[in-house]
Amino acid sequence: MNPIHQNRKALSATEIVTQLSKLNGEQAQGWRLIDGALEKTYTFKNYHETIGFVNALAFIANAEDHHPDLAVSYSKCTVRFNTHDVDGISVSDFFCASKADALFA
Ligand SMILES: C[C@H](O)[C@H](O)[C@H]1CNC2=NC(N)=NC(=O)C2=N1
Repeated sequence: MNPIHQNRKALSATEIVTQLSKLNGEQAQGWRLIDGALEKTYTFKNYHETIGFVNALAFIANAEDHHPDLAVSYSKCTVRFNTHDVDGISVSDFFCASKADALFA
């Protein structure tokens, strides 16, 4: 197995609730579990800023080999992470979600 994928064990419902409350801490909020994925919508001032975020997140996602589904409009980007390999949520999803928050900060 590629070592980058070793964190991709499915988390239990209890573990997901715990990790979600850590993710939605003092620094950032807005992550929810929707239809089996971690989801958050970011809002920007304009298209230029939205696409800047998308490009930066895509770069990080590719480096982590963990790619979010993205829905992009003029001033919003909805990000969805899940782990295909385990058909669920793993720590890789939480790790990449926190990286997305760091970009937005
Ligand atoms: C073969 C390839 O490395 C895997 O399919 C990777 C690619 N990107 C991925 N992205 C996400 N979000 N979940 C995965 O399980 C995943 N798996």
